[in-house]
Amino acid sequence: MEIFTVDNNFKAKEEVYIALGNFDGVHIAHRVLLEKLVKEARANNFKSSILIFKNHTKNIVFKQEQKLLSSNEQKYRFLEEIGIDIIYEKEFNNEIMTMDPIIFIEDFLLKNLKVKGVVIGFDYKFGYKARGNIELLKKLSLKNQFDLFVIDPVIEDGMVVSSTLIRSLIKKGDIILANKLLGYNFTIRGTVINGKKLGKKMGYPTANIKPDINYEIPKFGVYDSTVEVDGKIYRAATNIGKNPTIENSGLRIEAHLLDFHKEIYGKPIKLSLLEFIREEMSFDNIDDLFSQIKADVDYIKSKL
Ligand SMILES: Cc1cc2nc3c(=O)[nH]c(=O)nc-3n(C[C@H](O)[C@H](O)[C@H](O)COP(=O)(O)O)c2cc1C
Ligand SMILES: Nc1ncnc2c1ncn2[C@@H]1O[C@H](COP(=O)(O)OP(=O)(O)O)[C@@H](O)[C@H]1O
Repeated sequence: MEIFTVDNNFKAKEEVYIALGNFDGVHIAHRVLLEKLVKEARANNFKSSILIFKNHTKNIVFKQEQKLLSSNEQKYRFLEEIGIDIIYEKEFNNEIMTMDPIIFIEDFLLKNLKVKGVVIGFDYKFGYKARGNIELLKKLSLKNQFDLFVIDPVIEDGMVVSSTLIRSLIKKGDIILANKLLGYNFTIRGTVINGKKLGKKMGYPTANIKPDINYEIPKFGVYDSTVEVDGKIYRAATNIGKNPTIENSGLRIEAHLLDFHKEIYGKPIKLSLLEFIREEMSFDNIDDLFSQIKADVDYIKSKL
């Protein structure tokens, strides 16, 4: 897979089929679309490509920091596995936001990126004030003779699968359904940082995780989980919240790895959430907190 950072003057070398979108999380509906892209591109002897805006479009349009399901690193690994040949990364800025959709298609996609086919989801909108829609794409594809594939909504448990829906499920603690719609377990990548050093003293050391990006924050509470560190996967009891028994401030994501005794400060780790076990609680004293932590760990062990 090749990655190109492009600006408005970029000229592509090869003719491509292209998919447009943010693809946050690369969930099961994204996969349906991307697999169609790869299949159609191969059948017609074009490379498959994706135009991805480096900063999530909502950050610019709504001036908010969009919470995410995946980092670019995670996203690109999935795209490579699916068989995408080229990623075009582009800055999403005011210029592209206010660009007339016809100019975006006819000048940027068709001339600069040499697009011969477009694959999009049923509700895709683009260009100035989202005036670019499927109707317009259909007209332009007839006029300019490029192929257009519109993917029907993917429905699971009666719901249209979307990144927004999955983010809201994670926020509600419905991690089992979120994982089903993602097609894999929601994973926070980050680095192990120092905590209060209380865990080890009480027999339950926890790796405190500083996330790599602005992930969607799961509902506060305790999760059955796995942690990958140094290429190995361990089962873990994870708490996400503010540690109300002890400090009640900030956001802490911390995992106690089962049957593990190494020092891992500063290491990159991948935390995958499997099941929400209980809400985070404020205990009267530290002994009560740690007997509950023991019960959480025992519950996870009972599932193994
Ligand atoms: C499985 C598990 C469950 C936890 N549940 C709670 C909780 O309900 N309430 C709370 O205040 N802290 C909870 N914690 C966080 C502990 O307060 C924290 O791990 C402890 O203070 C040690 O922190 P340290 O790693 O900074 O030393 C939990 C931690 C783990 C590993
Ligand atoms: N089973 C384990 N799970 C998580 N971390 C462990 C484990 N065993 C050892 N460690 C190490 O101990 C550290 C956590 O100990 P702890 O007393 O909770 O310190 P801190 O408050 O700095 O997180 C981890 O960052 C890791 O380096």
